[in-house]
Amino acid sequence: MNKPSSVSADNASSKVTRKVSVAIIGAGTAGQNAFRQASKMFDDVVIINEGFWTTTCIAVGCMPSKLLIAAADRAHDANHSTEFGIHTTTQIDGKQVMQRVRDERSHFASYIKKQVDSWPDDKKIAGHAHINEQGLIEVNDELIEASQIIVATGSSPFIPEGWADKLGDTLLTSNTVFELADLPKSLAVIGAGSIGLELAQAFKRLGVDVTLFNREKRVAGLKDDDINNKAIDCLSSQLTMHLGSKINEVGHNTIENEGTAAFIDYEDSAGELQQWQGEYVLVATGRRNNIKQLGIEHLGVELDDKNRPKDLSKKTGQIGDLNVYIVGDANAHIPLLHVASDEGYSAGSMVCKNNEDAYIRPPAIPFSIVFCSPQIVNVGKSLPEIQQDPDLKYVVGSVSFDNQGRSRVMGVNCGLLHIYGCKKTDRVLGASMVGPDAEYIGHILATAITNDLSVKDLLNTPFYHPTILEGLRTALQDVQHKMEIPYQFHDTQENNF
Ligand SMILES: Cc1cc2nc3c(=O)[nH]c(=O)nc-3n(C[C@H](O)[C@H](O)[C@H](O)COP(=O)(O)OP(=O)(O)OC[C@H]3O[C@@H](n4cnc5c(N)ncnc54)[C@H](O)[C@@H]3O)c2cc1C
Ligand SMILES: NC(=O)c1ccc[n+]([C@@H]2O[C@H](COP(=O)([O-])OP(=O)(O)OC[C@H]3O[C@@H](n4cnc5c(N)ncnc54)[C@H](O)[C@@H]3O)[C@@H](O)[C@H]2O)c1
Repeated sequence: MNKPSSVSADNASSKVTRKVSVAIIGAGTAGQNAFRQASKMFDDVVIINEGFWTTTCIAVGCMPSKLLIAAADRAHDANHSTEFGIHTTTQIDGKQVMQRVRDERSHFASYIKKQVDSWPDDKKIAGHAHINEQGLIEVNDELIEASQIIVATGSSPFIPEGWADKLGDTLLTSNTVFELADLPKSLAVIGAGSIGLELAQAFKRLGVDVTLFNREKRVAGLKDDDINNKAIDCLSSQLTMHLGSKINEVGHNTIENEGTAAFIDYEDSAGELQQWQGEYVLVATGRRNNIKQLGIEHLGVELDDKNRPKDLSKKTGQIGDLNVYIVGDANAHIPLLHVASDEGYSAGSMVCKNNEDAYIRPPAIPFSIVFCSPQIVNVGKSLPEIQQDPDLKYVVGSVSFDNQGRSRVMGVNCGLLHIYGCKKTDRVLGASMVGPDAEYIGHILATAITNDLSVKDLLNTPFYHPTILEGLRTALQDVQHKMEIPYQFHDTQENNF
């Protein structure tokens, strides 16, 4: 196997403290999977990690956010039971809510810790890695020469320039918000992407006075205008949102006897100057891959203007024909947990000597879920992508969940699903949805696209009555009607509630 191209100038090699077959930088989900795979073949594998060894997902990502949402949903249900004739008085113990988030997080972290603890100490290095001009890895007082390098350094919250200083202790990010001892009284959330939406709604449901800002009139980056408008409609009944607003200034003031207050000066979507004041500002303006400062260019890797590696194999994370792999959030391709997991596994398999036999999972189709209520899901191709392809003749099958039987029974009847069907192939090209049970509907559509099932196949599958998933069937039938395909399915249950 050829070495990373720039490795091993003779004078540098003389100071090398270790020579290894594989070095993995970053021990999050991607890095840990890569380590497990590579260790099946090589004895001389090292994994280098800075900070916690429990993964972003467990420490500050997927899990604590979903734990907070779980508490928020309980509070919401309790506060909205009157329409069912159930009258309750809710008391939210903020300290207990935040403590449960951390306790459960520790529970998940303990599994990872057990695994990591079982790895030999000499294969784990705690420290910040940097790749020097010779392509050698500097970490603590070690200089490591690796035949193959897997970079799995993840991503970090992006904070617009100057905001950290201006907001001081009133600044929160997803890295710090779960450490709050108690629920704040008021909170501004900047950014209506997945992080901003999920956390803004959760804190609001837990009784915090929340205001959400986003520069576009869009939530969760939705690309289908009808779905975006519906999402705004469903969410705005529960959340104060300033979409299309421009933030001019952020800062904090110390008020005598009252402590510190944050402020945001902004121009609302009508161009009026406004000010928000409150306790904390949660900045959720995106994440950036941890790659720029790594010295990755010394391995012959080129980055584009968005710090994405050029020549990235989306299947294995390999960069061109270099012995360098960049996986998970670090490659800024699809910064989601299941993708980090698969990419780490694939790269770890590829570096093994028998990589011809390694099972490399095909890249997953695009699929994302935002766990706000109602949930937002995108699967497969987006509407603009389909519209830009002149060869694709498509129809949009639609169903509203505003009056859908089971959704109404459950009191969760706000939503819209669009399915983009291909006229030529009778296949689902993609879908976008806001609505109840979207996570399950999304999985069915992802299964259909991945396994090349036709709309007809899907409609030949039983849909139990009464379920929210019957809404999916209505949208599929709409696709079929619009395709004007001769086998048209006449459904006797069509108008059942
Ligand atoms: C609030 C939040 C909620 C999320 N919710 C979801 C969700 O519901 N579903 C979903 O699919 N995804 C979600 N994500 C995204 C998901 O968490 C990430 O895609 C995933 O954790 C990335 O894994 P990774 O292995 O690439 O990186 P990480 O797990 O971040 O691992 C990278 C590791 O590399 C280390 N490192 C970085 N630089 C160096 C260096 N120079 N030297 C040594 N070590 C270094 C880091 O300290 C870290 O330990 C969420 C993210 C956040 C922040
Ligand atoms: N459920 C999930 O799967 C889940 C949940 C959380 C995070 N994640 C992952 O984390 C990634 C990062 O999430 P995110 O929400 O931080 O980023 P994002 O890029 O999805 O959203 C950032 C939002 O902030 C807005 N914004 C940026 N700068 C702004 C400014 N100056 N003023 C006002 N608005 C501004 C953008 O317009 C955008 O809407 C996601 O892409 C996703 O991959 C996934």
